[in-house]
This record gives sequence, C-alpha cells and structure tokens, in this order.
Amino acid sequence: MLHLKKVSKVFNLGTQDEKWALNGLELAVKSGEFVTIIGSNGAGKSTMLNIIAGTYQAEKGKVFIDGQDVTKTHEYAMGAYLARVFQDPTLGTAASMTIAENMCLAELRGQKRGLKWGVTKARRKRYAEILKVLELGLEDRLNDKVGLLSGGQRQSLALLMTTLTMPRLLLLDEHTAALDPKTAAKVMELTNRMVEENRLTTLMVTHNMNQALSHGDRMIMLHQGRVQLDVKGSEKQELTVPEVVSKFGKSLKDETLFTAETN
Ligand SMILES: Nc1ncnc2c1ncn2[C@@H]1O[C@H](COP(=O)(O)OP(=O)(O)OP(=O)(O)O)[C@@H](O)[C@H]1O
Repeated sequence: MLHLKKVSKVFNLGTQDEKWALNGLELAVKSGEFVTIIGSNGAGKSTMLNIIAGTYQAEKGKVFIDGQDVTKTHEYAMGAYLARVFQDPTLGTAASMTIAENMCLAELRGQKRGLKWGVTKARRKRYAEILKVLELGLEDRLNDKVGLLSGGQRQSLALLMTTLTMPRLLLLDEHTAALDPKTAAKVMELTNRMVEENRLTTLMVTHNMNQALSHGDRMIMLHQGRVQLDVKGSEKQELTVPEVVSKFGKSLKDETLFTAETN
C-alpha cells in the first residue's frame, strides 16, 4: 500500500549544519496495517511523515501509494490519499469555525469533486450521528466554535474528522502526547476503534514505548534515518519494554527511554 524506497532527506546541504534526517529509508506497509513508530529525538520520525505527506520532498528515493509514484506530489494534493493528526490539538481544526463547519470542510477536502460547501440540514443530522460515538456531547454543540473545546475534545474531533474522507492512509504524529493521561487513553481507544472499523492503514509516531507495543500490529524503530527494528505479530506481542530498552537502549537514550521507564 505504502512503499518508501531508499528515501533520503537532507537539511542544510553543503553547510556546517548539513543533516541527513533520512538515510536510504526502506519501508513497505500493507493495506490495513497499523504501524507504531518509535525512535529517539532526531531519529527521523517526523521527517518521514512529512515526506509521506508531501510537506517535504525527498532528495533521493521514491514514495509510492497503491503503486502510484507520489514522490513529487504536493502537500495539498496528498489530501486525496491521506489524513494527518498532529500533536498540537489546535492544528487539526479551525478555532474560529463551528464544529459543523469544521466537519463540512473536512468532508470536502481532497477528493469528491462536485460536493458543495454548506452546513445543510442533512449534513447536520449526519454529523450529529457521527459525533455521538465520541460520547462527549458534541452532537449537541454543532454550532459551537471549535476554539471553545478542550484539547482532548478537539483532538477527538480532529481524529473523527479524518474518517469523513476515508483516507487510504492515516498519519498520527504523537497525537496523544499533549493530552493528560486519562484523555490520552480515551483518544487512543477511539483511534483503535476507528482504525479497526474502517481498516485504515495507519502510521502512529509515539514517544511512549508502552503505547507503541500495546497498539497496532507492527512496530518499527527508527535510528539515524533508517529502520533499526521491525517487529509484528506474535513477536511484537511478546516483546516487552525492558527487552527493547536492553537491546536498543543506546539508540533510545532520551525521551523514549524516559517514557518507557515511567509508564
Ligand atoms: N526543517 C528542518 N531544518 C533543519 N533540520 C531539520 C529540520 N527538520 C528536521 N531536522 C533535523 O533532522 C533530524 C531528524 O528530525 P525529525 O524531526 O525527523 O526527528 P524525530 O525523530 O521526529 O525527532 P523528535 O522525536 O524529537 O520529534 C534532526 O536532526 C533534526 O534536527
């Protein structure tokens, strides 16, 4: 479904600050796979998502989605293929627009030519139905500006909005990191449900090793812009945080290790 073929990305080429964030990265993800991604600060996780999303262009290598070469496809056009939820809850939704308007915008984004903007009665009814699954009472607040919502409510809404276009690929960029533990657990529960019900091919970057091991069906670890560890199935299920730490502690020297120890 997704194939990164020997992808390299450099920043500040030819200067003192030259940095190869991705170094011949190889990754093939099957349709419906839920891959969690760990790695220390600077390992290349965000750069990888940015390359897939078309935010950055790779210097070397190719990106394929469903066999189509999207290496040079711009970010706005990638909306037809994927949806992304960021760490910052304010990034996925427009604060000055209402819940219904945000959902309408999400529905019209990317594909589906011919759909017209407008919060019609039919749409309101459908949005209310969709929002009910969150059990946050947002179905009764369709006219409320999104800026009034809490971080967790906003992140849940952003996540739910991604399913309005049924993306071929869902990118989660530390999407629970800014939330308190209870809210993070709820958003994770919603994530699992959405991914499972819609069989979404999903990549989830996290600094929390427990989260990476207990969710999804495959886990990869990036180190210096390459895949250092790739486990799935029973191998992943049986793997424990101490095992990963003892084997790869050196490459996980910072935050990831910290969250692994404290969770
Ligand atoms: N826009 C940029 N300009 C210059 N260097 C960058 C840029 N983006 C990333 N880098 C560098 O590329 C490397 C990989 O960064 P990246 O953000 O992909 O790592 P990460 O694994 O997501 O780290 P973190 O967990 O800290 O978010 C780092 O050394 C980083 O400093």
